[in-house]
Amino acid sequence: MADIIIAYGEYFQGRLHPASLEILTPLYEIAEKMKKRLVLLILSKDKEEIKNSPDLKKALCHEVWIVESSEFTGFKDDLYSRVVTEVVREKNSYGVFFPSTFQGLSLAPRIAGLLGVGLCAHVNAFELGEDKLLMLRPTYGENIMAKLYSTTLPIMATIALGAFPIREALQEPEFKEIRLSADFNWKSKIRLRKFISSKKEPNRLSVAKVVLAGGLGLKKRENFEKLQDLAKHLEAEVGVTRPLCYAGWMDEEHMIGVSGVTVRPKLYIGFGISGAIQHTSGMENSEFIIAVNTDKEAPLVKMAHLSLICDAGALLDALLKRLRV
Ligand SMILES: Cc1cc2nc3c(=O)[nH]c(=O)nc-3n(C[C@H](O)[C@H](O)[C@H](O)COP(=O)(O)OP(=O)(O)OC[C@H]3O[C@@H](n4cnc5c(N)ncnc54)[C@H](O)[C@@H]3O)c2cc1C
Repeated sequence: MADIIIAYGEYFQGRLHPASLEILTPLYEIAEKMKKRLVLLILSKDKEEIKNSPDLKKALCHEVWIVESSEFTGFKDDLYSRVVTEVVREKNSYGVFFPSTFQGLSLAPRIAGLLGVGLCAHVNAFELGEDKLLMLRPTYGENIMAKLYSTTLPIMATIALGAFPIREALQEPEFKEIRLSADFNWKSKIRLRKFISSKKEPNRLSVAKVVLAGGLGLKKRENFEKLQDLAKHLEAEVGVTRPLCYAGWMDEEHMIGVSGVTVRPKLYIGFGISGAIQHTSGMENSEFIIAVNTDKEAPLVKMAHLSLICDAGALLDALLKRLRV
């Protein structure tokens, strides 16, 4: 019987991507209800590093499985997908789930192809029916939530970034080393000649405690730069609405909403954001919401805990002036 649920843990350059822990939150509940074991699967060149990771000692899963190989330097998607497929087949898994990180999005379709099963993308909620696991995701122009179920096993899905909060386990998971069969083909077609680290800061928007978000009401790029400046002072992360991504002011990884990242910070401040449903669905669980808008009828103003009816650019000037004194 397929009694294992596998969550893929993205471990890259000595760091576990926090989204790997986010996806454990719903999966653990599902595993407990279905009396299955939730496993976090990690591919690493150093198993001791994994065993000693403080984040993993608190991971909300029953077991952490480590496949160790010196081949796991850089990211070789052909090899990684064959390794995960081998583990999934060998262990007769009920489900395999991936965070929507760069590795997860690359591996999930490859593995679904190798296994010949369906894949549900960008899931942001689950429901456990009588005999089915339902996966919810926005569809039809992000206007409705579709409930999907898989007709093939293992069930496979990628889970939206930030859709679930990280929860810590009460007890340490069991760490196990998984060895592949002796005839496993470790060859990759990818030759890593040189690794150049991205200069971009890692995207921590989904786990940020304070989020400053900018919308079209900022009017000028110069005002958006002031918002970025204020974020540095407050150690906050910056998010945006879709029009700002389209204007090229920020990359799409920082778009908050149904087509982007879900945030749930302690404090969210929206500067010049109307509060369209496609945006608010990605921030409505923020603990304290402040809206800065010239229109007191704007939906975000109505949903906010505190609203400042004023020009967003002028407020940014005033705040920065105060912080610099
Ligand atoms: C399929 C689909 C998916 C989408 N997905 C997303 C998504 O994931 N995320 C997302 O954000 N959007 C998404 N959108 C777009 C979304 O519908 C809205 O168009 C978008 O969120 C609006 O962005 P905005 O609030 O910046 O702009 P607007 O709606 O134009 O709002 C600008 C606001 O600024 C205020 N304002 C004007 N001047 C000032 C000033 N001087 N100072 C302060 N405030 C001022 C205005 O009163 C207004 O409320 C999606 C749309 C579709 C169709």
